[in-house]
Amino acid sequence: MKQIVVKPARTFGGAISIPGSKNSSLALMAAACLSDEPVTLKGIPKITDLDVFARIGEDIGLVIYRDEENTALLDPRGIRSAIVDPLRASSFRTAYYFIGALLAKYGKVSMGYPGGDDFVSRPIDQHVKALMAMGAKFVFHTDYYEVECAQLRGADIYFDTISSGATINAMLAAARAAGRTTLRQAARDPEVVDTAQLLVKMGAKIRGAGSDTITIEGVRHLRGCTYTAIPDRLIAGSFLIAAGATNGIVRVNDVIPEHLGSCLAKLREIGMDVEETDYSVTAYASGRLRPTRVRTAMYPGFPTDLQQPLTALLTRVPGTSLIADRIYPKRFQHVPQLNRMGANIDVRSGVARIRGGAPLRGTLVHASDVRAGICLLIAALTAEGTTSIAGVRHIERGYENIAASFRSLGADVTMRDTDDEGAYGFYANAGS
Ligand SMILES: CC(=O)N[C@H]1[C@@H](OP(=O)(O)OP(=O)(O)OC[C@H]2O[C@@H](n3ccc(=O)[nH]c3=O)[C@H](O)[C@@H]2O)O[C@H](CO)[C@@H](O)[C@@H]1O
Ligand SMILES: C=C(OP(=O)(O)O)C(=O)O
Repeated sequence: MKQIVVKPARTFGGAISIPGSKNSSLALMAAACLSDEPVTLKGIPKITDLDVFARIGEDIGLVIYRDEENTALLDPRGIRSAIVDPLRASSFRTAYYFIGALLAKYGKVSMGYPGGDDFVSRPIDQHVKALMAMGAKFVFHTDYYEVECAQLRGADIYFDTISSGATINAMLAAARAAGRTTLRQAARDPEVVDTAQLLVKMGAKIRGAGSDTITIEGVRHLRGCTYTAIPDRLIAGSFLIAAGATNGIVRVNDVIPEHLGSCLAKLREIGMDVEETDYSVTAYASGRLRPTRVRTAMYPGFPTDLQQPLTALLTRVPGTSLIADRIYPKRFQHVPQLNRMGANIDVRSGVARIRGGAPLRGTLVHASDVRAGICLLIAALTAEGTTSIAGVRHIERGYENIAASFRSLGADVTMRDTDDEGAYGFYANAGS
């Protein structure tokens, strides 16, 4: 069992280059399956979610070569089956992209239910609705479901709620469907735009990605190309938040500052100094920080994936801050763990009330999901004494070389292997 061991950061800061986005890479790899020729993707991070994707790919005949430079060559010409192992599918979130990517070509896909971070309720009804509108038939079994459609056809789809996953999945399915598909109340996330841009480079006809209405004219063939994933706005945001928590100065390089808009606005609002160039952002706190209110929303709103890291920063800010997560009202598993470290936070009806300023102390805590892990790591940098963070496998779903990247900014963070299952089990539940 791995643990991340964190000692207080006496000084924290420096410059760090941000890798390609996890959430984009997962969609881009799926999009590559739609091609009739090999596709080369650059900026694909070495994270466990992508390892699972690659294993599923191998199972179905997708050939993938990855190199040390984070380039992945995907050759979909050998795909011979669209039956995805249910266990593999349920060990991450986006196996459902294989439906959008394989249905047009293979007519039938068998798939396990999605995993990913567990915020209690993560429905896929909007994926089902969009694919059904295009002619797909679903049969749900206990551990897997089957989707069938001899010929997907374009449709006018009005999403009931804004979903980045459902928007991407529908776009994948529509790229080779017969006729025109219109997606209304579509997600505007950078990862949606990134996927559309790859598909367009492959020869798809897509207009409007980045707005709430996307139109796709289905085409019969898609070609190979070379494409680079956008930088990970969530990793970048986490490092900038860590700067605020530790009184450090951090510059994130190779980012698209526009993608971080709501995060940078919030950091400025609490009193941090934020400087932007075309490809970098520098953040630091030169004075006293102020408490704030945060309400998560779909892009361009404040991302749910950054509310947990921000909670760690707000425990350092004297006064009362409020965080409401409207996207995942139960995404607060990090709170009991922060309270174990001495924080004063209560959660009621999807709103965390953080009474900041109390000193934190290191202890053994458990990361229940990827961003909870980063939240605890940031908190640990500010705590007295040593913190051990269990649940590292969740963090590794989204962060490459997590300990080394924080070390490169001067933090004392190491990865330790322990087989102490008993202690792990006890502390995982304590305080919750
Ligand atoms: C791999 C990936 O890209 N993961 C991101 C993606 O997840 P994911 O794509 O799963 O999240 P969605 O954008 O679909 O979810 C947004 C909201 O829509 C709801 N919903 C979604 C689909 C559906 O069929 N029905 C429905 O009601 C969800 O419960 C949630 O409240 O966006 C989330 C919200 O920004 C992020 O936290 C995840 O990091
Ligand atoms: C929720 C996340 O990931 P996933 O959707 O893959 O579970 C995340 O990256 O914060």
